[in-house]
Amino acid sequence: MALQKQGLRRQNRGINMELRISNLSKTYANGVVALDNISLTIPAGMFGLLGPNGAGKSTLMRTLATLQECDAGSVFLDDIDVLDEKDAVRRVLGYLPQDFGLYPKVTAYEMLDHFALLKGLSNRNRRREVVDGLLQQTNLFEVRHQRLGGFSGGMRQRFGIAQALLGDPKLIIVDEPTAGLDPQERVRFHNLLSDIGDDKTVILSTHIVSDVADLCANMAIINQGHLLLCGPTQELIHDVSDKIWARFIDKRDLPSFQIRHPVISSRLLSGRTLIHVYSETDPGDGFEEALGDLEDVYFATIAGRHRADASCDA
Ligand SMILES: Nc1ncnc2c1ncn2[C@@H]1O[C@H](COP(=O)(O)OP(=O)(O)OP(=O)(O)O)[C@@H](O)[C@H]1O
Repeated sequence: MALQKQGLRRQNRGINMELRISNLSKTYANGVVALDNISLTIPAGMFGLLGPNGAGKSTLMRTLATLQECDAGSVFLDDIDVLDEKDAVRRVLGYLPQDFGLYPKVTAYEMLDHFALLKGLSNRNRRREVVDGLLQQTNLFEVRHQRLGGFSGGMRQRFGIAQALLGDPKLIIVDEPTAGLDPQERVRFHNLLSDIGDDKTVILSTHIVSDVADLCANMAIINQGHLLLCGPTQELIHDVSDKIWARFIDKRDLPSFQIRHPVISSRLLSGRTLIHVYSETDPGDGFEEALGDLEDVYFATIAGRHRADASCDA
């Protein structure tokens, strides 16, 4: 029976893995409730976890990556009990944390070669093949003999992905990977992630809405430890598409508009203040219907205006 179960597990690990999170909670010693009864199913492909700073994203990512204990709940990656079978999870996991240190005087090749050795790739030729392949995949092959200390932010992040991909993981967790990248590097990083996402489960934790809009077929929004919304990204956008109204205002009038209307966002566009309101019906007052996008979904949800009909634990 045990052998049968192991065999089944091996088979399962050859295919994409679904992550089922049930009633996960975590309160830190200082009383901050970072995760409050989170239940969520994450299918294969690219999944975006969106929330403002302090929402609980890193706490959730670290818990899924077996680096932190929670207080209650369960997490299953197919048939692996993530909270209990940490070694089994680590064998199929690639993790790019929010902050990671690199040895500045070591070259990219040397560092990745070292990580590969730690991952158990003891055969030198095989290791070279894997390391070269990952450096090529992340577009770092040309700079492989440069010291990591001289890498730009984007190169560092791509190097982080290369190390996360060692061992051909089935589940990849990337925590806030594009913060601080210039637009060109962000596009490059997006392309890299989307190539990876084809045959793996990739969880992208971020507060940058466009990261999720560009990359993720499925997503969730969390805030203050609560799961607020989840589902297929395009469906969530479609749900708000006829409820968003826009108009330019004089920025001094913003407080009065906020009193009269459910304003979900205000931003400068070519030096003018554009506000969006969330309303099932025409709010009048000079507003025009706008084509709702993921930013509207996000701001309406965080503002407590918009809620999902469906539950997140499919
Ligand atoms: N070790 C800790 N001890 C106490 N409180 C913590 C600890 N780690 C995080 N917190 C608090 O828990 C809440 C969630 O933090 P977390 O880092 O998970 O959020 P986040 O969404 O990843 O935000 P950020 O993008 O700013 O990292 C925050 O209020 C944070 O201050």
